[in-house]
Amino acid sequence: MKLTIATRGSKLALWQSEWVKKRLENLGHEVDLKIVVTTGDKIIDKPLASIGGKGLFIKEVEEAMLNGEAQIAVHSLKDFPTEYDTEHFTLAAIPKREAVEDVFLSENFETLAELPHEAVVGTSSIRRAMQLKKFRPDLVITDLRGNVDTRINKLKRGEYDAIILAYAGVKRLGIIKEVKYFEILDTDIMVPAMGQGALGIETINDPAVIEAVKPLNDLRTQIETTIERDFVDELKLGCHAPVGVNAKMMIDDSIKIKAALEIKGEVVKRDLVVAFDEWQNAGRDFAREFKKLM
Ligand SMILES: NCc1[nH]cc(CCC(=O)O)c1CC(=O)O
Repeated sequence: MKLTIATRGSKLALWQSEWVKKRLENLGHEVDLKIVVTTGDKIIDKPLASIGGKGLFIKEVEEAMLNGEAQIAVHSLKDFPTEYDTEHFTLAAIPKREAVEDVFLSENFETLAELPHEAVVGTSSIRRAMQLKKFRPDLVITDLRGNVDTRINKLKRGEYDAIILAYAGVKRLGIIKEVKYFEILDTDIMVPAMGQGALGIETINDPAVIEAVKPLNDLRTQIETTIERDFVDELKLGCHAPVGVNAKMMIDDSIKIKAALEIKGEVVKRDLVVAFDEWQNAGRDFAREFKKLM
């Protein structure tokens, strides 16, 4: 069928939408992209958390779908709110996850542990800042906004001793080679954001469109990210809260869940292993354990 994907114009968003376009074309569909500018793209001088509001990168994209200009939107799943307009839209497919970890990037220092005292580290994420402070209380953590390529340019201009980004985005854009040193941060040190590394394919509530994108779904990724999204949703802290959560299906089919969040000024980090057949309640049950500490 004929399909149009509404997409933001950033390099990463375009890469992701092109990736989905190709896969839909391989399934025999005819696919166009429609570029949409979002509020999140327009406001680039303020920390995201200060602008607040849900789905800063979502609203205009959904409007394009409501107007009939597109039927599909491709999101970084971690930017897609747990609560969305289900009357008009469906999160119809979650393709296989790319690297889930965060990555340390630096022009001068090989690893996070080797950064000198009071080194300046750029990150726009309070989740990363919270965990960095715990690991290295001596570091000077400063805000870093902009698209992935903008952030890399700021690092290269020497504005920071190091920056932390999602490994998936850097990998997708093939820009890891532009930076001298990189270190993939173990998820025990830096618990990723819900849905990190995965895409979310949102469609209008049209059964034919939903059917068209369904083959792109990866069941394992869907289960892992659903646990992560349930965890965050149950906490009711909003999508910019400092919460790290990661679920991983293990070789024996058990699921290992890690989470980190700030409670009463302390970073609380816990692990949980659940049997596969308990996955549907796992995220919410785990969140309730943290709620007891709040
Ligand atoms: N918040 C912005 C954002 N949304 C998705 C990614 C990267 C790709 C991903 O996690 O899927 C990024 C950049 C970053 O955090 O470094």
